[in-house]
Amino acid sequence: MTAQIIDGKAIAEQVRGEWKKRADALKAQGVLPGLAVIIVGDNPASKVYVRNKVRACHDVGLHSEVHELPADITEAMLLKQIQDLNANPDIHGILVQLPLPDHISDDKVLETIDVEKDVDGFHLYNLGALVAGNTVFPPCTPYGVQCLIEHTNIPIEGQNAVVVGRSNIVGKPMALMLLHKGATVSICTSKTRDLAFYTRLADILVVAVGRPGLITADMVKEGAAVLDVGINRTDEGKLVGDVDFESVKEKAGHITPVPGGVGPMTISMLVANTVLAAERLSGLGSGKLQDT
Ligand SMILES: NC(=O)C1=CN([C@@H]2O[C@H](COP(=O)(O)OP(=O)(O)OC[C@H]3O[C@@H](n4cnc5c(N)ncnc54)[C@H](OP(=O)(O)O)[C@@H]3O)[C@@H](O)[C@H]2O)C=CC1
Ligand SMILES: Nc1nc(=O)c2c([nH]1)NC[C@@H]1CN(c3ccc(C(=O)N[C@@H](CCC(=O)O)C(=O)O)cc3)C=[N+]21
Repeated sequence: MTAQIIDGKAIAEQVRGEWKKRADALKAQGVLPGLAVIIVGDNPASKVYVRNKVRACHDVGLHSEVHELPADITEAMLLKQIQDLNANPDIHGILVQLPLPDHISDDKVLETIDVEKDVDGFHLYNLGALVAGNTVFPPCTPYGVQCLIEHTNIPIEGQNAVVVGRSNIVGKPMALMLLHKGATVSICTSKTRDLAFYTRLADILVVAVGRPGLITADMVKEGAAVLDVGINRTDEGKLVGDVDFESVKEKAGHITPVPGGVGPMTISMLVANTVLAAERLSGLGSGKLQDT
């Protein structure tokens, strides 16, 4: 079997177009949705992602601003910057790019962001809402994966889903979203004794680890949907995922490429959450993810 390649870039553009309509409706009523991105230090990969985020906001006609802060900024000064953005009526979404330098507590930073402006969905309140099944701002990457699955008409209910990776930003929320959609979910980690045993059970396999070539064809069930979240740069400067794309595409039913798979969807979901935040804060529009 040769897999259908899921065109994340095209689906991400389509999703962006739908949210542009909602942004335009807000703008017609005098509300310009605004996103503030804070980036601490100069990690080159983070800069690329932030640039992509700003470009996407621009494409949809949103306001965006980037606050570049030095790596040695104190935690107190960073928190003050977030509080100022919390109080700024022109800003509806706040995103602090991770990872942060070691002397700054991720938890403290994420808890300082106003829950109503938490477009990453990383605040404990929003994570709690996700656990309870009434999400306000779904974390962008796993929500992007869910949308790719749904756009491709891959069934979730009753299917075996396996998520490799248990981070708070990808693996854990991904597993919860699939659980809410009725999948039977397993979560694998670096401690899993026989990773291939689990991955071979998967009708839907989501991989978010950060290790190139981790998933090979022998670990994949014939016809499975394989969603590769991993982003790794090889020594030659090439961008690759966690899945051995060339071999796995001969066995899977569907597969996402890297680049051009999950990454562009993450960015579209950030646009979506920013428009959603602007709707909620202004009391205009539906304020709901799905407004149909
Ligand atoms: N496309 C996109 O939009 C995004 C891509 N990414 C990419 O996704 C990848 C994962 O990111 P993130 O979740 O933040 O990473 P983390 O480093 O926070 O988590 C990695 C997870 O992988 C697990 N793991 C490590 N080695 C293995 C192994 N051999 N077998 C099974 N599990 C293993 C770890 O297990 P344990 O907990 O036991 O240590 C951990 O749970 C990265 O490549 C990142 O760049 C991230 C965010 C967005
Ligand atoms: N607070 C926070 N929120 C995040 O959402 C967040 C974060 N921190 N830290 C880092 C990760 C990583 N991440 C990506 C976003 C876009 C691409 C992306 O656009 N990828 C393109 C290619 C990009 C390239 O050329 O390097 C693609 O896969 O096609 C990738 C990765 C968001 N993250």
